[in-house]
Amino acid sequence: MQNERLVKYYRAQNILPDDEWEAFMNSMRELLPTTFRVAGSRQTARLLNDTIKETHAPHLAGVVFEGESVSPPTQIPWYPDGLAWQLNVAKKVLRKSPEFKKFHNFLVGETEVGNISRQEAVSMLPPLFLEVEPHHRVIDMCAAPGSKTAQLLEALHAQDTVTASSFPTGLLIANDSDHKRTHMLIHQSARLPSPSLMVTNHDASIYPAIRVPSARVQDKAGTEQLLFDRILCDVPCSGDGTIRKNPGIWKHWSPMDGNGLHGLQLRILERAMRMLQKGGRIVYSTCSMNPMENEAVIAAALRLMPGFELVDMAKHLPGLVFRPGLSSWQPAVDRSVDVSFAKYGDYIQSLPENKRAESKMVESHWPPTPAEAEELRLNLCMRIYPHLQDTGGFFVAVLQKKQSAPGPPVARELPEGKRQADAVEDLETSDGKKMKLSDEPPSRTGTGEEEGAGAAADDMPLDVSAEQPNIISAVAAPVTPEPAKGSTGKGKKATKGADLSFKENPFTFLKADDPAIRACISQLNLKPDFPAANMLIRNPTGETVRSMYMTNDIVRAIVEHNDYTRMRLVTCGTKVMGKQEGAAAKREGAESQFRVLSEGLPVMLPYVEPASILSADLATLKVMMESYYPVCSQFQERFRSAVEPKGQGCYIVRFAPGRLGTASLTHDLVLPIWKSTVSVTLMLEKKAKSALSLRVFGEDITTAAREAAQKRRDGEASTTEGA
Ligand SMILES: C[S@@+](CC[C@H](N)C(=O)[O-])C[C@H]1O[C@@H](n2cnc3c(N)ncnc32)[C@H](O)[C@@H]1O
Repeated sequence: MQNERLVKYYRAQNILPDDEWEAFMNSMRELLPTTFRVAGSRQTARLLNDTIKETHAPHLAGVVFEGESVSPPTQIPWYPDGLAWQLNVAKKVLRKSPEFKKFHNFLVGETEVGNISRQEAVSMLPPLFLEVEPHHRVIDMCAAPGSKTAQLLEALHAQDTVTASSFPTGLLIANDSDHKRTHMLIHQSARLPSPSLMVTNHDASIYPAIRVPSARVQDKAGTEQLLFDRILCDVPCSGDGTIRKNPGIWKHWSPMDGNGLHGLQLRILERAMRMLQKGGRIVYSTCSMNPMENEAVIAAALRLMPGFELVDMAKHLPGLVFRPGLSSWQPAVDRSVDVSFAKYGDYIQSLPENKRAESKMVESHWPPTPAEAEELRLNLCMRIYPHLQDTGGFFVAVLQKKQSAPGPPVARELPEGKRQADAVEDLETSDGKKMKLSDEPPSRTGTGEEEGAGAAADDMPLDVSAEQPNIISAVAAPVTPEPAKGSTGKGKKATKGADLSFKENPFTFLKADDPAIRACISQLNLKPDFPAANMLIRNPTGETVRSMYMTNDIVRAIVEHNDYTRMRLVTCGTKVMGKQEGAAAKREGAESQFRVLSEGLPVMLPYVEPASILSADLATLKVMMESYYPVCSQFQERFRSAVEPKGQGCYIVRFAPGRLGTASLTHDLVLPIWKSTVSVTLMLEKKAKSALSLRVFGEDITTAAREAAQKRRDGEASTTEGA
């Protein structure tokens, strides 16, 4: 854990006063504590958090392991509502101390079902600074694997109850340039199903303009560019702030990593600034301590885009310890960190003339003058160092677009061949302030994450504005709106501007009178205000074959007014209904039917007529947990008489809070069941069933757990026999 270049470089940047240096270096060499966040919508999270606070934490206080006392988990002081925790315990203790082992099993189970998110403490900051509200239009530009996306979704869903999801009017687009990693986003977001979510796969620095219907008609199609209220730029970075978690960085660290990423980071931030609404907010963050990736990017962006300012967030999270942003720094122009130049001009002059054009260093790597740094208020950026509160290193800056910023985009006469979206871009750019950005393609050095960016940029149907030679900007292709269906499926010709290399299935909105929708409405007894027109399916033919997704109005409008291939839309909305293809339906030999999915139920529940929801108690839940297909006669009279006369199909059951021996249910629980001729199946995935059982019954009483235990016993018996 030594690297002379790293020490020399950061010493030269004056990131800390001399008397803190030793503590800083020592802390970088220590293992990072485990931190986690209680996830999910507010009400649900608070319930689980109370269990940790009132049951687990007190139980772990005073534990002694191998003669030494072990600290219980503690709440991270600055995280709102005490929903984040820190645990400084060696792995050995987690494995061997009976008290901690039990807590560890609890954490693992709840993490698997998405109620707990293992996340670095500092990584929880950017979404908190974004202050997302349910009506906001939000984009997370570099989102995968999605821990911050999950926090943003939670904020959008702040009004959810324990059993029912709200229908936020806002929007969250989670984007990543790496196609494989966008699937991590889908997995992550399944934990908080949302009709407001879209996942796209673009190079964020050339994110295309999205069209939405407008009351202030902007073009012939009656649309205008969607501008966002909140944007998160958690950009790809060299990641030296994660050195405690990734000690390999000690060996390979080089100042050139940060230098190489500066251009891409600036382009991503600049693109975000162009997509922001007046009064809107951008959070820019990296897990790097290098000013090239941090203040240098912010300074260049502020110079480039008038009408933005840094926001003072110092008092936003009481208890958070940080240092102000740097106002000056010293770029290293090669790996050795031996040579430095006070000004970009001096550096360029030092190069042979034929090498100047190839230089990877650009003017924006160099610091502004002291007066300009003060004017830009770079000190409002926030730097977090490992020794300050036992975390990783981190950088975060909050930018706001002033109400007085140039724009808004207005309709005007356009020269032949020039599209309206170009005009929007032009209006928002101050030609006088344009500066030279890096001409190089997105860097492929550093974390390796930016490789995806290069690939995306290569195959993007781009429009590069002629007036902006160094600034790549993506603009809207004129897409014909499809008011009736909004689908690009069902054998339609590709829309102009379509990206034919994009291979995801199209999105087809179902007609409100589609037979499948009508069947769902009648089976679940959905209310008249059920937004049937917002249900979509995904397959090449546009047939209702497998799953149905629910979206909110803004997501629907976007899908209807934009070519999904050009948007590179990977998924949107949330899966709510699925065709019943399991054993239960097959055994009946009957025609297949749709059922509400357990993960989609919170979204559907507000539309279900309460009278059609079956009531049950803990004893009923126990029977459903202990057997895969309990027959109706196994239930107590009240539930049996309600369920027995029902025909085959999907039903919803509300389990009321109560106690049964040592088991207790503290709040309403609503779950889907499948009723066959004689039996009932609880439609809950195996792991979710086990986690629920642990929470309610204090042990895993599910059939799967019993079978696994039996298998283990059989295995042990045959080993003994063999011996
Ligand atoms: C620091 S990680 C983001 C972590 C994420 N925000 C989270 O909290 O889970 C950076 C991400 O940026 C993606 N990326 C790299 N270059 C990109 C680009 N040009 N456009 C969009 N995403 C990019 C990488 O694939 C990577 O997933």
